[in-house]
Amino acid sequence: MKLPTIAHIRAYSMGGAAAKIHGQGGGDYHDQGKDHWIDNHIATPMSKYKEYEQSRQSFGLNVLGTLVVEVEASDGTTGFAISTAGTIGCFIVEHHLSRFVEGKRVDQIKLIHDQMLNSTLFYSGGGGVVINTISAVDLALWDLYGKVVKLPVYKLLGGAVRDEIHFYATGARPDLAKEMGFIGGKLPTHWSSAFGDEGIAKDIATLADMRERVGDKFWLMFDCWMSQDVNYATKLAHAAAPYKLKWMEECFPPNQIESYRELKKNMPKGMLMTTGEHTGTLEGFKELSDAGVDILQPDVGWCGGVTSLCEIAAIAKSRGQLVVPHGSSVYSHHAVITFTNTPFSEMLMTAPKADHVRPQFDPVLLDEPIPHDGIITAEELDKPGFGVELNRSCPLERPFEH
Ligand SMILES: C[C@H](O)[C@H](O)[C@@H](O)[C@@H](O)C(=O)O
Ligand SMILES: [Mg+2]
Repeated sequence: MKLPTIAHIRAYSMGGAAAKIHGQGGGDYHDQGKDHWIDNHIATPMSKYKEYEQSRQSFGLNVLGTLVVEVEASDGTTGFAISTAGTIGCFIVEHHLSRFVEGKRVDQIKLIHDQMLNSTLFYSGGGGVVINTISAVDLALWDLYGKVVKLPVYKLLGGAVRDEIHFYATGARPDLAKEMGFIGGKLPTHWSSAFGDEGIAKDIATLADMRERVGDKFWLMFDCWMSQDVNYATKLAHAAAPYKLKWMEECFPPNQIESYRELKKNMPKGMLMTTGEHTGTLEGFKELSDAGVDILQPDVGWCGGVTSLCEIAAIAKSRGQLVVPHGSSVYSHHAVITFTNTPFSEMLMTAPKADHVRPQFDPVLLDEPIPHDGIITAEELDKPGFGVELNRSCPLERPFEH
């Protein structure tokens, strides 16, 4: 089969600080409207400042906005993907990464990926918005390749190792998640180390209440969003053990490897330590794995795309660790269904009250599959590429052209 080349790459943004419309969600799923559980006094490294304690949007969690990358092949087929990078991402795609993409054959994804990573090392700092942008390009390329050869991405990656993906839900209402068929519920912590023992008591009270509502067997986890120090995390973990907390997630910032190593030593037996959603390099994941993280949680839209995610999964596998990506919808589903070390996956509840399942990247993707009774089947993924289309009725802007 003679494969086409990539003729054009284009980058669009939606929302973020540079836009007029906010609260839409999309690739920047933290950019939700008012009264959303995801912005209601969640513990962060900024919680120690009174003025930034209540809302993550107040310190700029939603400044970036959605980045949409579209790639068009010489035969007219198009592929696309989204991430969190907005206008900055558009600049990087149009003025820098485009040179590595246009003119290559649609199957030359690994070569493009390597060139993107190495050519941006001098300003990527090994992660952050540059890697989010590279991820979106990588994902768009996989989508295009799948659409050209008319195969779902998971088949290009070697095929499914299971028929279904089972999900846990992240949100404020694990009790409702249980009724919706999920296998567990991950609660954000609302108090950080800045609040000491009082903070621990308050988060434990919420956990105890949820345990009472969901019964003994349903999984409950804490997502601590980089808001703790080792002593606080250790105390919280021990206080949570009687309520059968399954794991403590992202207690520290991504590069505090020694803190993770220390916490692992201090944790109650059987409780898991997880992290990874804000790590953007292979080396970073290797260090987390070395530190004894039980579940690596890369975000496929922030870690270098599917190409990097497969490499990270291999690092975890070499140690008998799991890789359970940070919720990222189809971009994650097509990869994890091919991984032997991903027995379950995350669904991030983007409904304001976490009381029903709303597609994670709503409204930017059309046909975005959602779990029913906590499950998405391989069959549901059986469409070319990632199986979704771009919702062109969204207010997309193309700020730069090349
Ligand atoms: C709920 C958390 O604070 C974050 O909003 C979420 O993105 C995350 O960390 C997760 O693991 O889903
Ligand atoms: Mg998390």
